[in-house]
Amino acid sequence: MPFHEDDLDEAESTHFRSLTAAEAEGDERVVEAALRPRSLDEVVGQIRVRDQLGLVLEAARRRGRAPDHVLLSGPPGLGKTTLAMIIASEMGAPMRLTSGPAITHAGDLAAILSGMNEGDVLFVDEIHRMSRPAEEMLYMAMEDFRVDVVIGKGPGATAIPLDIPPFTLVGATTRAGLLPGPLRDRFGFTAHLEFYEPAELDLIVQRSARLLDVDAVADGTAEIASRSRGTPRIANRLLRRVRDYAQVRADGIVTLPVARAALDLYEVDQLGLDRLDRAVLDVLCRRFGGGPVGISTLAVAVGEERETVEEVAEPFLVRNGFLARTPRGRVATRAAWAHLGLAAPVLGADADATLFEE
Ligand SMILES: Nc1ncnc2c1ncn2[C@@H]1O[C@H](COP(=O)(O)OP(=O)(O)OP(=O)(O)O)[C@@H](O)[C@H]1O
Ligand SMILES: [Mg+2]
Repeated sequence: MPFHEDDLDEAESTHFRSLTAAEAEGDERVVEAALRPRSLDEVVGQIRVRDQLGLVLEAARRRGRAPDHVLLSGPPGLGKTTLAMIIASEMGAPMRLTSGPAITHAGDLAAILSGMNEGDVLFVDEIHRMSRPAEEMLYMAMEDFRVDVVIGKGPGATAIPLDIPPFTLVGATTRAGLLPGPLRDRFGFTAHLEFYEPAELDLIVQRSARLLDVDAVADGTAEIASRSRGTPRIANRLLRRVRDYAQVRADGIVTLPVARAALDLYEVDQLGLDRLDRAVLDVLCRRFGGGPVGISTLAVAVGEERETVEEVAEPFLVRNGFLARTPRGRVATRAAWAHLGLAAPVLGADADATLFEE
């Protein structure tokens, strides 16, 4: 199924559905869609990206043309899908939604592209997971707004060129490093989303609390923000879990003690490390003496997919100085040992230097 238009329709229409109803049904996706900022002005943080993107869109609007293709990269939950939807809505353009894994054949992509109208936004999520032939078709579509549709098989096959109206491709990836150079080069603007600062996450939690009608005091939202591992999606999720706790075990108000008690219960530690983050560090330190260890070995040891460890846990641990990538593998930093309450191994000055260097 090359199109996920259903998803889009649902995401759009649910915005107008009652949040409480969605909440009652426990539908996370619906709640997430409802909490999404709808315009660049509503986006919290990512100031540079917002500025740059705002300029790209404004310039395109003034020229009356579709904006350049945009690549959004960064760890999960930082706002890639949100920004893609905002690009379409700021341009007043319809958005088509698909994803790399959904495009298994070049024909799938040709079908999508041939149905596009001028100025449409095509959002390809997980663009790094597209098949090679589709990728090559996309190169031509991005650059020349043209694809070659191959009809028939074998020696009788003919390629029929097909013009596509100028459109804007918005690609999202958690792994910009996996994108082939020719694809990366065809994006006119690349935004790399960074983890959010606690103060920014606090604003996001406050905004979501308002939308969800949750009574929260300042140090309560700040506590949730500081434990959200730099990620808006996690901040919103933790807010809902703390809200549950406040309603069941307290008087419904999200205060500092309530937030602390709830987050302890859900095993989110003071620095926001969740169970997987801690498992990675734990295995690295206790089983492998701090490393270096290859990422695959590490993934097997914690019982997770390699991709999950690499795309979800690692960026956060590296960014926060718990994990370092070296040519020989991942190593635990002093901060990791300290966070686990373990004594870092005494290996002598030389070994220590290599073990702890970036
Ligand atoms: N800058 C922001 N300001 C406010 N809320 C945000 C922001 N970025 C993301 N969010 C919230 O976080 C949620 C997750 O964001 P989004 O779905 O855009 O992440 P993503 O980068 O596409 O993640 P994935 O890689 O898993 O697809 C959204 O529902 C939205 O409510
Ligand atoms: Mg997304």
